Amino acid sequence: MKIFSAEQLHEADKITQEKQKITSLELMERASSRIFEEINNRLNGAEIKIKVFCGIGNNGGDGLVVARKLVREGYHVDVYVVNYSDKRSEGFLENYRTLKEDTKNWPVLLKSEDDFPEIKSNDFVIDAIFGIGLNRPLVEWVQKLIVRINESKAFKVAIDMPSGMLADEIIADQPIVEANYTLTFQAPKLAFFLPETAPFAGNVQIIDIGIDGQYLAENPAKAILIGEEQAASLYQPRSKFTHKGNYGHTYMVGGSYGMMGSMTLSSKAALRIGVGKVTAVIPQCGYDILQTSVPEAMVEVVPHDIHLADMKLELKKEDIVAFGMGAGTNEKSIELLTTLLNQVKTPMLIDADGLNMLSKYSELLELIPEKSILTPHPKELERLIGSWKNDFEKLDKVQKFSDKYKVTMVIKGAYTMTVSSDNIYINTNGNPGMATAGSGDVLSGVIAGLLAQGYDPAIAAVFGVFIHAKAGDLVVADTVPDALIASDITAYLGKAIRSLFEKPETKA
Ligand SMILES: NC(=O)C1=CN([C@@H]2O[C@H](COP(=O)(O)OP(=O)(O)OC[C@H]3O[C@@H](n4cnc5c(N)ncnc54)[C@H](OP(=O)(O)O)[C@@H]3O)[C@@H](O)[C@H]2O)[C@@H](O)CC1
Ligand SMILES: [K+]
Repeated sequence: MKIFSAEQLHEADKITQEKQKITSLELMERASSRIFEEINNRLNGAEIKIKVFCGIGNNGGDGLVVARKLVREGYHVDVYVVNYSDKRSEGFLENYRTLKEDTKNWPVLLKSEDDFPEIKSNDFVIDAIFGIGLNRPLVEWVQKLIVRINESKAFKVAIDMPSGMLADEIIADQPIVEANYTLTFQAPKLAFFLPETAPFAGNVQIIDIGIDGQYLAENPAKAILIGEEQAASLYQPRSKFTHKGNYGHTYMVGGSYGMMGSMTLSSKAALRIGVGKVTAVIPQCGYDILQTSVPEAMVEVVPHDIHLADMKLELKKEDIVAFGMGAGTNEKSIELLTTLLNQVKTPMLIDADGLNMLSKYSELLELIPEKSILTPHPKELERLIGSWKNDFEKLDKVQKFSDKYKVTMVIKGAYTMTVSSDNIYINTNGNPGMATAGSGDVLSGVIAGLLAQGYDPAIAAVFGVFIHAKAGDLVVADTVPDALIASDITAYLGKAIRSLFEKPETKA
């Protein structure tokens, strides 16, 4: 599913009106009716006090339409107009008039802190103060209103966006409504998925309001949400008349004394995702460990007992190299990375200590084969690209880095993002149980295994991230997040792929 910018959504709004020959008011009525239906279905006639806070733009107009419909349905509704400016939109003015005429419900005008109503914890708040039009810092009293709404602990539903949040940037130190639910029009917004802003949106539900399909299909997205359907379309099934040579060979290079688990986990995950052959390239101390715990893998040892050291690998031109899992940053290991970067022409996967080596010796960055995949966690990312002011700046810096070095970046987090030049792919599955040692090693194995099977690198990253997270979700469905360990994820990789093609059970 595509994520559009606020600017694009404003444009889509206009094009829809032109093409469908409807007025802005009619589109607002259609959109807000859907919001009303959702809220009415949830409340189901409950004897609850509803407080609707409306701005004076079109988001406020939506709030007024919803309020009118709730009053007509017999709910107890108080409407407050947050009078932050004199520039009222037509949609606001018209619906303000209709609300008063049709329902005799007179909104209360809020102009300063003195006008704030008491908000009780058992009130139901609808936030229609600002939507995608917010573009600058809020005046102080409106900030205080948002703080008051949040402090009330009332249940809060935001229309389109929680007020105070911007779709495509962040205003520092500005309060944002902490919504329990956000009912958002047509397409999710980027801010719903970034760590700093995502918690304010609560549960996000997308409301289809019939925005022009051609616009949505043809315009480039700011980012793309990866769901089951897309993931299923990326999967490359095996055909019958093939042998292990058709599924690639991946060299997993890493490990050091005390860190050999990283290599067993990543090697096993590569095999489990279907690669034809795995060779683990490790220090000598890991020989028995690897041969015993992953008998399906071949092992080559480097000329050192406890850490990596320089050597020449006999690689075929299509072989894939994944480097860094549990490697440590010993100087000798860096020599091996340098040799490999000079030797390998296929896209590599570089993880963990491999990334730390690249940060320490930035001249190595120029040697990374095109289309390689880098999989940093937040600290490794910071070492690579420097610090960032906020999440939007982080994404921007990652895109520039990806462009400059022609690499795909997998930014790990609650919503892992894969950035490949102009494209951002957002993964929303997975669970907090996966924040556990070795989970990243499994991901490296999965992505390297897919790369070796011929997946395009960006797709190997996007599909790998999805399947890894899906496997984690299936593990947790059988247990609790706390109990998940990394090897469970590997064990569930097959089920995760199968789940993409299982039809939901239909009731007889
Ligand atoms: N997309 C769609 O298809 C549909 C969208 N719809 C709805 O329209 C909403 C967008 O409406 P909107 O453009 O009127 O903006 P909104 O958020 O109400 O803000 C109002 C105005 O406030 C201003 N302003 C900005 N910052 C400010 C500040 N700090 N302090 C003071 N003023 C500030 C700024 O105007 P400016 O002063 O910059 O000219 C802005 O225009 C959208 O979220 C959805 O709910 C649906 O009805 C139908 C289909
Ligand atoms: K809002």
